[in-house]
Amino acid sequence: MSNLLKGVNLYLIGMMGVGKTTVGRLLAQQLGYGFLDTDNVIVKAARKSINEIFADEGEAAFRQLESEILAQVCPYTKLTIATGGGIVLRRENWGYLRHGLIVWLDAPVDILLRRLAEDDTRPLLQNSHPEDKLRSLLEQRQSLYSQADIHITITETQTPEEIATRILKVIPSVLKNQDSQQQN
Ligand SMILES: Nc1ncnc2c1ncn2[C@@H]1O[C@H](COP(=O)(O)OP(=O)(O)O)[C@@H](O)[C@H]1O
Ligand SMILES: O=C(O)C1=C[C@@H](OP(=O)(O)O)[C@@H](O)[C@H](O)C1
Ligand SMILES: [Mg+2]
Repeated sequence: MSNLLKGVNLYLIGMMGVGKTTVGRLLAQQLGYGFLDTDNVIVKAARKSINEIFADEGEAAFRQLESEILAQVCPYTKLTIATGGGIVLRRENWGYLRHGLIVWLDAPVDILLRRLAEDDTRPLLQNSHPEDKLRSLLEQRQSLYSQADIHITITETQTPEEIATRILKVIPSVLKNQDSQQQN
């Protein structure tokens, strides 16, 4: 499979809690790729948590850091990159994402809510109506996520390993389509 990909990066996009970080790490292992998580890179560079960055500098500053990280990793190859859920919001980010294959992990809000119920590391959900917030974010972002090359619908019981295997299975057909489009 990594031969087929020829080093092309994989970018995982989708709502927070869907499993981008978890599945991305597994995919990288299976492909013999490096793994990066844009949130982790930001936390290391800023020496602050995502919550602290949002609180001290605001969401706009976080989005700026996110774009800068994406620009910096984009020239490298053989990477699986788990992005933050809001990476799709900035038009300039798509120019970077399009260098690789973009995989949308898509789960209904009730699954996301259950997975994030005990989690206090997502600043956008630190309010009394996380369900409403997730629904409005999904509504705002759905048409952007749908621009991905690969759409994977997540169900409650599928393990991260099973999801990684599903992604690896569909990659060849997407690459074939892209090759034939380039020839036309
Ligand atoms: N397929 C899965 N089944 C059950 N729990 C999962 C699955 N994928 C991720 N999780 C859990 O859901 C939470 C959010 O996962 P994470 O990978 O951080 O998502 P994201 O990076 O998309 O926000 C974590 O607690 C993780 O262990
Ligand atoms: O959806 C979002 O706007 C965000 C998602 C988070 O990453 P995950 O999608 O990995 O949770 C993180 O980047 C930040 O809290 C903002
Ligand atoms: Mg993540």
